[in-house]
Amino acid sequence: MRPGTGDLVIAVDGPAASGKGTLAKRLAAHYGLPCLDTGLLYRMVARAMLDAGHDIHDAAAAERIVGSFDEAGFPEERLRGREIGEAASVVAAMPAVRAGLLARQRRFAAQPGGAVLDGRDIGTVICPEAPAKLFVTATPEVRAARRHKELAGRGETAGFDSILADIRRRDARDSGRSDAPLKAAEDAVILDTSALTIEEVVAAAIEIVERRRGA
Ligand SMILES: Nc1ncnc2c1ncn2[C@@H]1O[C@H](COP(=O)(O)OP(=O)(O)OP(=O)(O)O)[C@@H](O)[C@H]1O
Ligand SMILES: Nc1ccn([C@@H]2O[C@H](COP(=O)(O)O)[C@@H](O)[C@H]2O)c(=O)n1
Repeated sequence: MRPGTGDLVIAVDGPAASGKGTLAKRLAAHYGLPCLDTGLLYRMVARAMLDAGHDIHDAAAAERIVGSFDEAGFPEERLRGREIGEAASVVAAMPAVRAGLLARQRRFAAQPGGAVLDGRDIGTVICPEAPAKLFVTATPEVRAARRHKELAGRGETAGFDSILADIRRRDARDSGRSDAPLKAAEDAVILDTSALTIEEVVAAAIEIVERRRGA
């Protein structure tokens, strides 16, 4: 299923805690489009693996789970913890898991009018024809500081250094896998948000989308 001509599909990719989810939601609100955080799908597979007592590296079990899991069974608060992010990046490196999640992401992107999707491979694999692609990034230290603040706000105690180590490990796994690695599409605009507020990022992104729409 491919989006129709004239539909506004916005692909927002980037590494962990870069702010891509925040930006995707703001762009969706601005343009009145539905928004999909595709990381949640990988987190659901990881959650289902752990709930069922499987070793997170068991690719055969992950393939069975991705073929049968029900998105409705996973409230977001069970998906947002640090360990689930790590476990999600392990299952996300399995080609059968990626293949099993592909069609639902493409269906979402093909809604009439368009959609905003954020993840790691939206511009490269899920929606290679999206008219607007953003690759949101920031230094590992800035991302760790943002995540540290976010976790503290939720009452999760985690030291800055261990969050930074998590982020570096996840970046390495996501960028180094052979299937759909984390990388900017050739036609993506790279938005380094290290020194930008959320409002500045949103304004810059809208400017980029408008330029691309007019192109
Ligand atoms: N430009 C910014 N300046 C300061 N804080 C920001 C900025 N952008 C996002 N944040 C904050 O950083 C944290 C991480 O942002 P967000 O969840 O959007 O990142 P993400 O890339 O979607 O993360 P992940 O992929 O790991 O889920 C949030 O608490 C968010 O409010
Ligand atoms: N399109 C995507 C989205 C996510 N992943 C993997 O899931 C992990 C968790 O994602 P978050 O965005 O919720 O942090 C992430 O580390 C990736 O391994 C992916 O591969 N492709």
